Amino acid sequence: MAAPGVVVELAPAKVNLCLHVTGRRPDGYHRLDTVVAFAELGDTVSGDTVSVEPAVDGIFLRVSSGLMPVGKGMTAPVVPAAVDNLVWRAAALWGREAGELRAVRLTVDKRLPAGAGLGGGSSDAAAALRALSRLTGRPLGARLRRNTVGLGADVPMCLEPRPWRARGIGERLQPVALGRDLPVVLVWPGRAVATPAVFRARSGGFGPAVPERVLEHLATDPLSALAELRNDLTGAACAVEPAIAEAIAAVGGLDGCRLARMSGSGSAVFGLFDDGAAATVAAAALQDRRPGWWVRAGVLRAAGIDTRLERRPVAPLTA
Ligand SMILES: C[C@@](CO)(OP(=O)(O)O)[C@H](O)COP(=O)(O)OP(=O)(O)OC[C@H]1O[C@@H](n2ccc(N)nc2=O)[C@H](O)[C@@H]1O
Ligand SMILES: Nc1ncnc2c1ncn2[C@@H]1O[C@H](COP(=O)(O)OP(=O)(O)O)[C@@H](O)[C@H]1O
Repeated sequence: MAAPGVVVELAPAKVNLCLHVTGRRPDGYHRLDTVVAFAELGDTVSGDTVSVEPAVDGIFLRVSSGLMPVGKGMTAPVVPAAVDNLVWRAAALWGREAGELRAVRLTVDKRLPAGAGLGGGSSDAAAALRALSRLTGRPLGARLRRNTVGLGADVPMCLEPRPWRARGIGERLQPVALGRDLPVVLVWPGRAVATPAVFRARSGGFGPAVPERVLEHLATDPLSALAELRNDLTGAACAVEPAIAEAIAAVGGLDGCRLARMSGSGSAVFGLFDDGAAATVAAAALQDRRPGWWVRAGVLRAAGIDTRLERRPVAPLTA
């Protein structure tokens, strides 16, 4: 093990800038073509360990949801506290693939709404793996990276939070050049939707992939390029949860908003702005009008996110 200490990783919010449903695999999973970017806000996952003997074998997981929005009328899935938590499952995967874990304590602070299409659980799992890699001094091997798709389709892209085009069910990753940072307002209308329900509610055929011409255009004029793309799950998600349509209309009507769209399978919606100050003002105005919604201003980083939040010494773990 590396020197004892604590590492804190940001688990940034994932935003599907577009999501095209292009087909269906024999196992029922839908083939997607999506461009994602990550916002500089999210959950945090901290990990600590000790090298002093005797160490305690095993994984300790603590989930704090104190920062997650829970308000009157909101519906959000319960974030599992133990073995069903994606952080736990990520640590178990690490144990199988990269070696035994001794006295590792992982703490998740939820700040992102769960089941919102912002990939919080996937981002937490990826952050846990980065934390374990830093704590143990062992790199994330290629096989481990590949196998993270078994935790969730979005986990591979969350390992390195930067703009990606993802195909297949999310595992075929290709870096994308986003011309500049994009100020964003993220809005969750207080109602979660379950991903399987949205795919089930989808009707109609499949759409075309993201044209190469538009991908190239993202590097020069991302907002105009994105206007040519779509989220094919929007209609189905709005049928399951009408509050999403309300949120898209509200975000689209904010001063300075250039594009409003749903992320992933919903229910979160994002608005893109030219200007960070306008995004902050618009977010505050919307939060005032809709106190029951979760509204945040942030930035989608073209260069990706530096997820290392801090590193400081910590007292040894006791049994
Ligand atoms: C839709 C996306 C887009 O980024 O994100 P979210 O909205 O969840 O953040 C992802 O593909 C979410 O992938 P993943 O996290 O693995 O989805 P899960 O919730 O495990 O999937 C639940 C169910 O949804 C359906 N499903 C999911 C993904 C996919 N490409 N095709 C599907 O048909 C399947 O019925 C699956 O059993
Ligand atoms: N660490 C975690 N954070 C959030 N949800 C989790 C976590 N671990 C497991 N889950 C489960 O994963 C599901 C999807 O959560 P999340 O990733 O936040 O949503 P989405 O897939 O819509 O982006 C939730 O129903 C929740 O019960």
